[in-house]
Amino acid sequence: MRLLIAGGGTGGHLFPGIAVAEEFLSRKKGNEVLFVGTWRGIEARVLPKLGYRLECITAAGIRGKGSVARAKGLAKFLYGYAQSRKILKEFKPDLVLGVGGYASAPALLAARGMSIPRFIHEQNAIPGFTNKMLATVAERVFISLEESRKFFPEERTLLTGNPLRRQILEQVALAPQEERADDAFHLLVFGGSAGAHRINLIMGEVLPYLEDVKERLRITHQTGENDLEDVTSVYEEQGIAADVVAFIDSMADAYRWADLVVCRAGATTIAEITACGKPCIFIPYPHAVDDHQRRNAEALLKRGAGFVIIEQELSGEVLAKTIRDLMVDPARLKSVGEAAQGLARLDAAQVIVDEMMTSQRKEK
Ligand SMILES: CC(=O)N[C@H]1[C@@H](OP(=O)(O)OP(=O)(O)OC[C@H]2O[C@@H](n3ccc(=O)[nH]c3=O)[C@H](O)[C@@H]2O)O[C@H](CO)[C@@H](O)[C@@H]1O
Repeated sequence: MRLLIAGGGTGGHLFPGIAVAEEFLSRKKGNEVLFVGTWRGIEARVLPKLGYRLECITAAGIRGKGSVARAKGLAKFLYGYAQSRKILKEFKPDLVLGVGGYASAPALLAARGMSIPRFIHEQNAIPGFTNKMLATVAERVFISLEESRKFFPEERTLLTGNPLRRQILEQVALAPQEERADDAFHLLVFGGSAGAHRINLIMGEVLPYLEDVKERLRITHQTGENDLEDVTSVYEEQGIAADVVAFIDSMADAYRWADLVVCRAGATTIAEITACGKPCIFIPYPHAVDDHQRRNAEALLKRGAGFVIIEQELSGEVLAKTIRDLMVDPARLKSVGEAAQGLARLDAAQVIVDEMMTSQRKEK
């Protein structure tokens, strides 16, 4: 069988798609997957390294901006639609899955025009414009969180959770890490798939407040492409042991290594943090559509499964105090990690592949 996965742009959209691809390929030798995305999306950097086939199309948003930008967006959309039809004709997929992001719209609409079974997956509690629109042409809408059900047609919507990549599931299956022989405290700082400038800046203000515990601290800090050099210098100046990188390829290893995580509250990040049972201080991105990151994080906070500092209340001192309090309270870290793990859903990719294959058989 052949599955086409369309969309991406950010890791939060792409990585659940990779998780579904892994599951689909594991079902039967000879199964094939093709991704459709854009050159400027994260997919163009990540997928070739993993050995997946990717076709790039032209795609852009057509909502909200001025009339000239909208007209340009529409022209790009129509071009992307034509490109998608050509790709569908050549690859002849049995199934098409949209994972959100601009490229999913032309591909899903082209699949509809050619009567190919099509599906979408929504990662967030509040769906983006593309998925709300595509829900009208999708046979099934897979959702990660109950909260988003109300935005989609009831009879076609199925709660599956957010699919997790093999590397994460394998880390979940490992025995718990043995107690560390030394007194080191491992802090993982990352800002979602592109890094987060505000988190990069704030760590420079946090470090002076942690001067007296710096011998214990080991930090891995993912910055994104832009701030790598500046952040590296900050740690060097403060004399704190840190591994500063633009992007982490193996997030599973990074989660396993960490005693505590500081990060944004994107939907896929949250799915991974809960699966790995990691205590986490979330700093939600305040400009996400409808403030959905704050809602994501607060859902965990309410259940004692994470800590939240909103940006209006964020300062070096506040974040340093939260980290320091947790460094000396392993029991609290453990209980918050366990509460997070209690919220995890691990079978999303399996359920999605099962559902897509069942729908496809019914169609035949
Ligand atoms: C600013 C913004 O609007 N962000 C959105 C975007 O975030 P973003 O793309 O940051 O997505 P998430 O935080 O949900 O997921 C990040 C993903 O990138 C991976 N990762 C991250 C860093 C790294 O170095 N290596 C790596 O592999 C993580 O393991 C995770 O799989 O899409 C998410 C899912 O639609 C939304 O919930 C977020 O609100």
